[in-house]
Amino acid sequence: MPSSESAPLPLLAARRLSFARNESRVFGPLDFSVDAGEALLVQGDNGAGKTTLLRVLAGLLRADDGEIDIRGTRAQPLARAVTVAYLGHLPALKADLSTLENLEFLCGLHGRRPSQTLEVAMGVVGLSGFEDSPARQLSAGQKKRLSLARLWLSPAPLWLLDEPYANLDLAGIELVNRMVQAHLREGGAALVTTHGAYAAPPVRTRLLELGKQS
Ligand SMILES: Nc1ncnc2c1ncn2[C@@H]1O[C@H](COP(=O)(O)OP(=O)(O)OP(=O)(O)O)[C@@H](O)[C@H]1O
Repeated sequence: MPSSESAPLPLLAARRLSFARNESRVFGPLDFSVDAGEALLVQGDNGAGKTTLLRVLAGLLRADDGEIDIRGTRAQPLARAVTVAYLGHLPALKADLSTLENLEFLCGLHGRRPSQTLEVAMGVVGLSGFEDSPARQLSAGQKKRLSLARLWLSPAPLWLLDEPYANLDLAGIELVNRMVQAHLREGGAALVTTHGAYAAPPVRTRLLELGKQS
C-alpha cells in the first residue's frame, strides 16, 4: 500500500545539465540532486568547470541543455533569488563602505534571517572590532570572512560556495565547516567546490566529480 506521506522533494535537482563555450563542452551532461540537510561536494582540477557550474545554478549563466528544479519546480529567477545564496571568488564588497555598511547594503538586497543581527554575524566570523573599517582596508582573508557574515545572515536555504576555504587560515577553514554544519542542521543545503577533499565539511555529503565524464 502506498504511503500517504511522500518523500520530501530535493531542494535542488539537475537533469542532463550541460554548458558549452564556443561549441566546446565545459561540463555535462550532469545529473545530481541535493536534499535539505546535506552537502554536495563538487570536485575537479583547475578548469574542470566548478565555477561555471555554480554560476549556472545561481542563474548567472544559462545552461545549454538540461533542467534545474528547486523543490520539484522548474527554477524561475524569483525562486532562485530567494532560495540561493552564492559565495563566489570575488568578495562583492563596496570598497569605501564600512564592513557594517556593506552588510546593511547586502541584507537590503538579499534579505536577512530575522533571528540574526549584523553585529552577531560579525562576531561569528571573527570580525568584531572591525565594524567601522572600510572594506578596502581588510585583508583577503578578512574580506572572505565578511562575505561569510553576509552568507550567515542570508535567509536562503541553498548555499553555493565556490572555494570557500580560499584565503582562510586554519581557524577560518574550521569556521566555514562549522557554518555549513549549522546551516545543514537547520534544514539548509550546500554545494561546495574544492580541488581536494582535504577541507570537506564533516556533514552528510554527496560527491560530484567534474572532468571525469567522457
Ligand atoms: N569568461 C570566460 N570566457 C571563456 N572561457 C572561460 C571563462 N571562464 C572560464 N572559462 C573556461 O571554462 C573552463 C572552466 O572554468 P571554471 O572557472 O568553471 O573552472 P574551475 O573548475 O572553477 O577552475 P579553478 O579550479 O581553476 O577555479 C576553463 O577551461 C576556463 O578556461
